[in-house]
Amino acid sequence: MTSRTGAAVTLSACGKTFADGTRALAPLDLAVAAGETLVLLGPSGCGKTTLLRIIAGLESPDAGGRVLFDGTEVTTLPIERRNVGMVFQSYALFPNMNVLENVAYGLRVRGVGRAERERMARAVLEMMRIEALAERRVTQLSGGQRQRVALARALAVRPKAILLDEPMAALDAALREHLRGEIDALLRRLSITAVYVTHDQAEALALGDRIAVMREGAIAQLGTPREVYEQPADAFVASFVGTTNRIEGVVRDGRFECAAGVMELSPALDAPDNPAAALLFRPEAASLVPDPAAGLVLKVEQAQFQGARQKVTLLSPDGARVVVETPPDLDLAPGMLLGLALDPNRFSLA
Ligand SMILES: Nc1ncnc2c1ncn2[C@@H]1O[C@H](COP(=O)(O)OP(=O)(O)OP(=O)(O)O)[C@@H](O)[C@H]1O
Repeated sequence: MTSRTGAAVTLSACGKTFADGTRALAPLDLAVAAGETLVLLGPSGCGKTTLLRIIAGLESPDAGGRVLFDGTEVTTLPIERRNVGMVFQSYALFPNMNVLENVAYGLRVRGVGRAERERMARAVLEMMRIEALAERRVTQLSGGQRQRVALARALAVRPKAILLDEPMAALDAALREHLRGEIDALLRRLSITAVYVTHDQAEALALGDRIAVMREGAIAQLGTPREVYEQPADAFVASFVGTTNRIEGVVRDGRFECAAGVMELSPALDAPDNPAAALLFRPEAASLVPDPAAGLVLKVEQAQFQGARQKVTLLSPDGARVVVETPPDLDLAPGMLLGLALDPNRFSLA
């Protein structure tokens, strides 16, 4: 199979209020570049699936909303005329057909002759390294194999875009991680436009060229994984993407004071006095100092060795929990007191 490029997908003022009055999406604009993988990430009910269905043509946007593929309006075209491939959480394969027939199905519907559709379906199976499964019934496949077949079926019709709705939600964690790498490599190799819905932030960070973090029917932030992680637009994005530690306290005379102690703030920060401040930082932005004499002192609750690093959960005297990721060389035990040293460029005050 030769490589190909997908279509640019543009949404303009696409909102959705369902017949029962539920407002799933506020009118929004979104441009997915040709060949790009855009991940829609957000909590349950935030409108991810609705947005995907509008792109697919399974749902129409409210009046005024427009969908364009490569600049051509497709707003009123039904799904079968948009040439998109879809992959869902449930495999939706035909149990009465074997793998090859499943993958060739979309080609059959499009009137491609038997020999040609078999050749094309086999080429996709080969590309995904599952050609050995061609004659198997789908009921004889594992979950991971079924999901590969579902992906092969979506790709076989050479779609302009592939739309994936939590395709790995039903798989176990190890398989998900493995398949994630495969899907990533495949989408890149094909330069196909992909929109991928998930509520799994690790999946989003690994797969997306860009991530749209959604909240209550709107896009809270749109950016590269690095932008969204390192410069979250607000506290919601920060807490939804990655772990964010939060220590409550006060800022007084250029110092942050809390139940765990006192931290000097750099004069460059010019932090104003604040009676209800919070210190926010990522687990990897702090290091742990044995035998603390001053500063912020926390008690080890749990240290989890993870090979290349360890994940340490610490308790502040007021009960707040803090997670720190450090190199594995510190020998830690529950109950130990440690100092918390923050990288001056990698924390913020709220
Ligand atoms: N056909 C419908 N009629 C009425 N409300 C609907 C319909 N479909 C979805 N909704 C509502 O619209 C909102 C957004 O739903 P949507 O399925 O897009 O969310 P989601 O982010 O994909 O959630 P999840 O991760 O749980 O799948 C929800 O409040 C949902 O209940």
